[in-house]
Amino acid sequence: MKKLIEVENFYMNLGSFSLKNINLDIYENEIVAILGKTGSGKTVLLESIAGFYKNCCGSIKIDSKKVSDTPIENRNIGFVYQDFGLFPHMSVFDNISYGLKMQKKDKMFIRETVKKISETLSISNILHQYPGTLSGGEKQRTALARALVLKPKILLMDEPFSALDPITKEKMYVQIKEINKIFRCTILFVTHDFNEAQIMANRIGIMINGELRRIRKSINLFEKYKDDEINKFLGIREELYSD
Ligand SMILES: Nc1ncnc2c1ncn2[C@@H]1O[C@H](COP(=O)(O)OP(=O)(O)OP(=O)(O)O)[C@@H](O)[C@H]1O
Repeated sequence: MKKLIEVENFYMNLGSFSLKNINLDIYENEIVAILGKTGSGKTVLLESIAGFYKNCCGSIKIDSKKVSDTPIENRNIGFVYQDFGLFPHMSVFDNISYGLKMQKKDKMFIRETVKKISETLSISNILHQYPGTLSGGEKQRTALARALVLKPKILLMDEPFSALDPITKEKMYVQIKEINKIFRCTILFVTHDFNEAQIMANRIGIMINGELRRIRKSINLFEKYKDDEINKFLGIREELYSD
């Protein structure tokens, strides 16, 4: 399997918080989840991979190329924010087509591309609406369409399901897995939900205080760790790990 994202000895300082010695390899077409307490640095890790910060050291490679000097827009990454980050003054169509317009694609190409992606994500009927009038699930599918329309190799998602009701969540789990296959898109996402991480991800990383302490296959998530902080975080009972 080919490594698509390689993070090596990566440090990033934000003053009172820092990411410390992050090492993470993500393989092509994988889905990887990051779990961790609030404030442990999950979002900052995603943002670092996306290229939001300059004050870092260590190495991040995408497709075997170092990206420290590659601007966000050239990293081939789509980012879906926790609150979806839609432009409120733009229709769903304009939100989705925004990146293509920035790339100066012609109108016909934009129309066709938006049409196709909206059909895939079942939002063809809301293209004229504005974000303020959408349900949570529609907002999320619009945010996904806006990211996917640029055909990113990598999709980073920050707590993508947290604003959705349980039924919509289940539907979106299926849809994201389909996106992973149809678009051959490698996915790294952050969640607080252990069950969701296990349902969605091939592997799960655990962040504690700015460190990515372990990354494991999802099926092995609840097997005891040598790291007591992880055992506590996952609720693995003490008698199982106090050896
Ligand atoms: N731009 C910034 N400047 C300074 N500190 C920041 C910045 N962004 C995040 N932080 C701090 O970094 C720490 C980690 O934040 P981050 O958002 O990555 O946590 P998280 O694990 O995603 O938390 P949550 O689960 O609550 O979303 C926090 O203490 C936060 O205040």
